[in-house]
Amino acid sequence: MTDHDAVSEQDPRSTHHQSAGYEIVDPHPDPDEEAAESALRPTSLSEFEGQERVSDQLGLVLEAARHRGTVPDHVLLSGPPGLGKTTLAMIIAAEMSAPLRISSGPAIQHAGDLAAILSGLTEGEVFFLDEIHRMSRPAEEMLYLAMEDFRVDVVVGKGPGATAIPLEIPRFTLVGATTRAGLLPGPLRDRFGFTAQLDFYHTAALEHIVFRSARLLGAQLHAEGAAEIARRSRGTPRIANRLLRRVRDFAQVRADGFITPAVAQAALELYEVDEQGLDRLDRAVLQAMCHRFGGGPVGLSTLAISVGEERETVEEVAEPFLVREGFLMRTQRGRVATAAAWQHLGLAPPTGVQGGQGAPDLFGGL
Ligand SMILES: Nc1ncnc2c1ncn2[C@@H]1O[C@H](COP(=O)(O)OP(=O)(O)OP(=O)(O)O)[C@@H](O)[C@H]1O
Repeated sequence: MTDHDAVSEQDPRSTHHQSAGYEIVDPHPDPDEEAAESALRPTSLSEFEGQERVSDQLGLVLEAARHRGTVPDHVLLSGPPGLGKTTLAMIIAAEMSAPLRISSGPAIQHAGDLAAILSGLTEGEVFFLDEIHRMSRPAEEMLYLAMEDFRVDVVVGKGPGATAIPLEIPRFTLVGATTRAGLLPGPLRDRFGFTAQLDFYHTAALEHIVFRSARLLGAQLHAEGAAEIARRSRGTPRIANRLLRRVRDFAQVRADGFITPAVAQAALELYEVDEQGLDRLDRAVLQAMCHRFGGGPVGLSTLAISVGEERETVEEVAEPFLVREGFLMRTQRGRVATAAAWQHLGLAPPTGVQGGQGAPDLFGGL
């Protein structure tokens, strides 16, 4: 990054998911690995792998703004954790040679918190607001005006004598990030000029990411070793980089430093990540479903207790992946193991059990 100055208001990452211990395939950030992560972040759109459509469209928005000498439209990025939303916000600032300010929805509980940040911005600054769906309602209303008119109304006094004093703020670009686009109120969504939904990455893009990271880490990596890591990364760059770092440890301590397919396999076996990217928790969920509950339906809380994990960890870490890979279905009556789940555990599915790879999620809200 060039003349790029990132100011963090408060650590925007929520860590409640880590409460039950270190999960190597948890897509949420681990606060201890922030330094390792930031060393691997691409700093320009040309280095940003995958998400070609988003990258192309965003590139155009930024180039047009540069041509016109204006600040780019506000950008909303949505998608699961670890897919590159923070990275893209940093890239937008770098590509515009603009400073970057970082904050998060949970850190902005009062409109005054937001007014303080907005009035301190400089012309053209990029303001990255992570977890934007968790901002308080009064702050959200202040943000509408700021996004549209580059103005905030500061309320002075209380009760009937209170007056709103309009305060001009510099033109800025808001980059909002959310894992739950559906939770954003329509009026807020409508104020973004560019909205992008990030998808899980294909294995080929993850292989490129693993290669690039290996180069930056100075790790020697065989092409098949990269493929092995990419295949088990759940479509998520954060997990790909984390697995790479663990495999590199293994290669240095238990082998000659070179990450061959055999070294990658042995390391991932040690960390209990199987060929399809399932880890200890994923398998515990499937085992509980099939061994204890006859394949379901079973409620989320019961399932969480039976694997000794927090409900949130099962719901936000294990379940989205198991549903996406067709091992689990969410139905109105509870979670149900598919035929693929039984087969993955080496068991014959009971008669009548359906589903497998690509099985539908029948009840997303459960
Ligand atoms: N397209 C990409 N190319 C290369 N590396 C990437 C890409 N996307 C993400 N990464 C890497 O993955 C890690 C996680 O990315 P990032 O922090 O941007 O995710 P995020 O979507 O903001 O996650 P969260 O919502 O949890 O904050 C970073 O270390 C980054 O280097």
